[in-house]
Amino acid sequence: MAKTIHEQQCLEMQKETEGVKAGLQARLNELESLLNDSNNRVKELETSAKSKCQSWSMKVNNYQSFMDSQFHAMRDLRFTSDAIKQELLKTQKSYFEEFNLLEVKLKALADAAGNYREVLNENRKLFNEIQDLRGNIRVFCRVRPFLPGQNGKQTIVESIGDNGQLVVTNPAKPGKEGQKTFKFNKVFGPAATQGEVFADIQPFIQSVVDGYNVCIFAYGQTGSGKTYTMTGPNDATEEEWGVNFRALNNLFKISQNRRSTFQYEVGVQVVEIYNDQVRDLLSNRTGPAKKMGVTSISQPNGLAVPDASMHPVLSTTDVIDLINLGFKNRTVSATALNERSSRSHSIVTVHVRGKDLKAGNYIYGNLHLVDLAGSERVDRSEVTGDRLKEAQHINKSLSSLGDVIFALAQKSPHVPYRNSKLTQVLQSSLGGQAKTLMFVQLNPDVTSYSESLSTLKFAERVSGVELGAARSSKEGKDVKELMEQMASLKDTIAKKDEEIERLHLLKDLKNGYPGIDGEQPRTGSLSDKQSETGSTDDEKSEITDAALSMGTETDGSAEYVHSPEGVSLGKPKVVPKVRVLQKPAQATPTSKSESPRASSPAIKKTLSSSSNLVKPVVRKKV
Ligand SMILES: Nc1ncnc2c1ncn2[C@@H]1O[C@H](COP(=O)(O)OP(=O)(O)OP(=O)(O)O)[C@@H](O)[C@H]1O
Repeated sequence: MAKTIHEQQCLEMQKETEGVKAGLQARLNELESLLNDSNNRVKELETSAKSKCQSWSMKVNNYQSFMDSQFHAMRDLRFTSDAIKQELLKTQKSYFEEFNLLEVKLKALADAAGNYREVLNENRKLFNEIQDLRGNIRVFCRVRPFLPGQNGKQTIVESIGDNGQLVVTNPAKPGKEGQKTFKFNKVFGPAATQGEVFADIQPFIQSVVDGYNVCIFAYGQTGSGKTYTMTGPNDATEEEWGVNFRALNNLFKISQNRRSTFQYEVGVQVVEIYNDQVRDLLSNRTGPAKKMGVTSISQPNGLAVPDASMHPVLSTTDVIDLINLGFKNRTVSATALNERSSRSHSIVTVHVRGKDLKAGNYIYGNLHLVDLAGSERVDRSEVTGDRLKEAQHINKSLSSLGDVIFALAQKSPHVPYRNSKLTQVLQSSLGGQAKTLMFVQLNPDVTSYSESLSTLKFAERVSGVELGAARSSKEGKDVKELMEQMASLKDTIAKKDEEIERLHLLKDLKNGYPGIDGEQPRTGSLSDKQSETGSTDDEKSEITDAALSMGTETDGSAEYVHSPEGVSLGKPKVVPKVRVLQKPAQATPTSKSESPRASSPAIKKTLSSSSNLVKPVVRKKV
């Protein structure tokens, strides 16, 4: 029993042992596989550590070589920097040496520049003196650019030289054969700015302040840029200002600079001449424009159009306002009269009176800025009525301007200022006492070639004219007083003259002489004959003045002859319209024109009307 129990126990123990043994064997197997895994992992780690180690050592090598190269570079840089430092020191030294040398040279150069400026000023002064002595009219030509929308147009301008040379080509004759060369004082191309143009005329403005009379006028066909040059475009910016605004701006600047020595007063008149009638563009009057008389000016401060309103101006803004007002008045008329602007002459006259604060002298200067009517010759067969009248007036006034200029050129004893209102108004600024500048405006379009050519020919003739030395109107107190006395005496004489003429006229009318009622005249009195020829009072006074003062009448409507009795009677003769030049003074030694008093037109007029020594015979115009 015990044995069985023992055997059972042994069997159980054996079973248990076998179970433990199997468990241990499983555990052993497990541990073996773990060991294997670990071994594998160790191997892997060893491999990766090896490769990492290799890469790190490679990197270390790279860094090492990089460090080495940087070190070398640094060493090189240090060498270079040392070399540069050395070089810099060397350069600095030589720079200082050269700087000192330059200072010495610069000083010498500054001295030379001072001398050069002096020489330049001297040259300019001499040039001006020569110009003043020659007094010739200066002519500037300005070619306007093609207007927007006129791209691709063909130009007649072949070349513009710096020396004032202009070559134009006849579009009908291409090549050298069709080229014509003109020479002016200066030619401004289409790209010239308003500022560049004014820079060349600034000395003229200086002259006005110095007591000279100056006339600047723009001549050219309609649309050639006269208004642009003289005034600028509508609503012009300061950059686009034309000669008018720039001139006055400059004038104010000069007077401001001189305020310690001179006190200046500036007044402006703006008039328009349309159909040979002068109209005040700054008048406050409403209604029909008043017809303005023009006086021949003999005193320095005399006004050519005394009835036109005079506006004192203190600044450029005043001037802009006035000129704009004038243009507005002109524009109002333009609408009514169908673009009248291009058919009337507009004249801005600037009167300058400067008082020398030390000496008490006065200086008077006038500046006429004239925008002439378009110069194109209208074919008379194509226009009628008002247009024909306008064209005739423009042609007459422009040809009168030409006549005056050429009479001055030929030093003719008589200059026909009185042939048109234009030349009468400009009288004080055309001639020996004045400086004159003409802008010839050119339209570059080939379609305007023939007009442009005649404009250029006229301008070329004008540019050759020498007017004689211009004179300043500086005067002492005594001279000024005498001039004023003389002016008032002349005024009195002129008034008396008018009275006498009026009385003559009245007497003639009373005697039943015609003119107004259209009857034929029976005797040869001046008033009769003018009534007959349809002359107005104005024309009468012009004829009498011009003929008696200078002994010349260029109008052809009246001729003055002398009989031994001093009176020429006889019927009006019908003769072709010719220019008649007769000098009463030469015709008879007893002529009143020999009297010293007769040098004044007004005095002569008095003599003629009171003594009847010289009487006109009127020829009918054909
Ligand atoms: N130098 C210029 N630069 C730019 N535009 C210009 C220039 N000259 C003229 N013009 C332009 O050409 C046109 C005609 O010019 P403008 O009216 O001055 O001619 P004009 O000769 O005065 O004509 P009119 O006889 O009809 O008064 C205008 O539109 C003007 O702005």
